[in-house]
Amino acid sequence: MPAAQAFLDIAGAPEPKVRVKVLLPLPAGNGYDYAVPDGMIVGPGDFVVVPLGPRKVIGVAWGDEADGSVPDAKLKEVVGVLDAPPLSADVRDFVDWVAAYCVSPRGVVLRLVMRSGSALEKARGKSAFVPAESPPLELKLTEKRRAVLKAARPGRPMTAAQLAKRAGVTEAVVRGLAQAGALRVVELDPDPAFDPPDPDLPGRALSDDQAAAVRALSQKVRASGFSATLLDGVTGSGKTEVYLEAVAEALRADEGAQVLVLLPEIALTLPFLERIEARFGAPAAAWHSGMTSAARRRVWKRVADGGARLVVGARSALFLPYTNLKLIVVDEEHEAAYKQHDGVLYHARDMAVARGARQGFPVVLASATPSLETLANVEEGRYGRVELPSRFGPAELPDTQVVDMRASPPDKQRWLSPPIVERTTEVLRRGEQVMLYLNRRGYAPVVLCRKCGERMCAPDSDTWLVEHRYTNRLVCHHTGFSMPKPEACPHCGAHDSLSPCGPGVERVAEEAQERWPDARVEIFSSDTVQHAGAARSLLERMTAGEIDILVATQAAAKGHNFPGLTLVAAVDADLGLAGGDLRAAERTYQVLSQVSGRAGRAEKPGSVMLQSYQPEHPVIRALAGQDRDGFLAAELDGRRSLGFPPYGRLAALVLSGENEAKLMETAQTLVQAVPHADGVEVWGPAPAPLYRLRGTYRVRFLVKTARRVSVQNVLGAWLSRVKLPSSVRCTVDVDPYNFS
Ligand SMILES: Nc1ncnc2c1ncn2[C@@H]1O[C@H](COP(=O)(O)OP(=O)(O)OP(=O)(O)O)[C@@H](O)[C@H]1O
Ligand SMILES: [Zn+2]
Repeated sequence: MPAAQAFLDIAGAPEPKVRVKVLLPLPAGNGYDYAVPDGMIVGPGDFVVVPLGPRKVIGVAWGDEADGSVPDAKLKEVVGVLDAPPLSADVRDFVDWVAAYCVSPRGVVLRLVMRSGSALEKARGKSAFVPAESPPLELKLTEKRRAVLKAARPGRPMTAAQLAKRAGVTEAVVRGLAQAGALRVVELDPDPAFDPPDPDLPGRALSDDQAAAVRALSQKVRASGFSATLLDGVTGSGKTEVYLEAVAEALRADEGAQVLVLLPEIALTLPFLERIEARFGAPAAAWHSGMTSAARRRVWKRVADGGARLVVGARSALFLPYTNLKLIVVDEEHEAAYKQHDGVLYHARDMAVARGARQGFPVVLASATPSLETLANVEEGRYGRVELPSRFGPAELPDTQVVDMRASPPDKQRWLSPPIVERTTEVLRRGEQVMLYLNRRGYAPVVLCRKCGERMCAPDSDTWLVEHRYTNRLVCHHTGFSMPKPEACPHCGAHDSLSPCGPGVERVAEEAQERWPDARVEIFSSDTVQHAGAARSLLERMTAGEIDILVATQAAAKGHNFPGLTLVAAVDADLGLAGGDLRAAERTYQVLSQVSGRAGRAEKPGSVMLQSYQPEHPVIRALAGQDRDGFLAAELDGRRSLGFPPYGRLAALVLSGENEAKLMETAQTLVQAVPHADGVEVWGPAPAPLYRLRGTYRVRFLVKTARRVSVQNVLGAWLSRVKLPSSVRCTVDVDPYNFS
């Protein structure tokens, strides 16, 4: 004991308390000091229960030094340590990093990690039954009881329901036998570990290109240490086949290795999970927003204790508590769905790469239409590139034809042009399938009054209402507001005057059914396919050829293999080109190539038709000429000359509030405090395109900096100079994707 301390002790002063910094999954604060009571041991990463005001909350003992700002006398004590594996240093480091990058409080990022709150509670398993080792000597045996005893198996516990079903009796009979002592009750593990994937099951025979790509990726995996590699392959080239071999290599290299495969959307997961199971002989741990809380709890727990080695999930799977993550694959890396749009506004692809870089493991990004960000990284040598230049097997890429809608317009109140009608008729006659693609849900995007011209809007918002015929309602796609379609115009009172303008998928399906009355027409959109089961059944029918015409939004654009699909027609290829969005052209190009990529994936050749009013637009021209690289190079040049991402950094700062005057005043205060520095430009405030949403007004600033400048530091300095009133909310979006 140091001398000074000894002296204090003699003087009777209390020993300083042992402190720990605890981070709570809450927006406020950066972590608080707590006292560790005598006899309790709290290690870094331990989940602890601590008091917060009148409540008790679960937090994590963070590695930081306690800050000592609260005097001992006021320090509250840790209540207890949970019996769960500690959060690894890697995950804690990742939380810190994401928070700093996204200019977000650390607690909010920790909340992403702790989203499956129930995983930390003691779960009770279901009761199950096995034959008793020493059954009672005097047991009244009925026919039914005999059946149950015959069905029961030692070493294979079954629930009352399972056992009753096998024996063809009611559960009461099973329980009666347990009561009588002829069956023994055991508790099932509520969260069983996942069967380990077997990387050594034989994969498919690979083409030469595929085998070369597998060798290149496997080498990165074996090299251990960070690398980022773009797996750049045309649609249908077998990228999935290839990266699954890289996954196998990572699993093989380390018995405890965990691998994460990120997918942009849940609609993709079901067929994908079957593919995984076929390859590795065991299902992967799936993670997405549509899961039950029990399924969530199981995955979370098993990821935390290493009992889940292969995770397939949506973007939030990045925040599971891995203990030994060794590889991340980001499939369809260009997808905008990787960007989170509330809470912490992170981009899962970028965070995946950051995680690999910080923790020293490889990351594979797969796409047929890579993002400009990734391409720039490849060009500058930071990322590697592995290519698959052609489709697998005999399949060829579809040929693409642009229909100039000025020359071949559709009939009035119709949306399909004569060339598309003609080709569809031929294709259907051959017994093949057609996809009509239009990225617009509902029946009509706009509803107008024919008498007074009133356009139906959502109350308190600057958004138009979309007509849905399925439900016969008018729906706001931004706020979810909906109302029955009124009989009379709310503005002028005219009856039956509200008419739909323009097509949505429901209207195109209506036209298709009228034109081809014998065809089986179905709609694939988030309205018709609201849960994974519905998506699965629709995809299965399409694959089996039980649908002739699929009218689809973007939900069906990616990842699917429909062997009978030979014609893909984009009803409005120009949609998405309008609007001043930085990424409008890039995104339109990507989604149309993905949709086109659904055609002709098996033996029969496919074709693509794009209806366009501006066939000379660079995006449409690039699609028609299949000149992806030319288009992307031109886009990159454009971004470079303007200093936009990936050649500069961008962040949005959105102010919102219900009090418009206060909001404007705050915006002006921010203007006064705008940082002036070399390489920093600030634009705004400008009203957000949806200025009024649910009664809330929104204005935005855009901050653009040179690449060498940290946009986070600029934002931090700026915001620290201004005190925001409590009625105004401020959201920071680093690398914004959504400009609405
Ligand atoms: N080596 C192989 N042996 C057998 N079938 C293969 C092989 N490679 C690919 N395929 C088949 O070709 C089709 C396309 O493969 P896959 O889905 O992996 O391509 P992809 O490049 O991921 O496509 P997309 O980018 O369009 O989603 C699938 O039906 C797949 O089963
Ligand atoms: Zn009217």
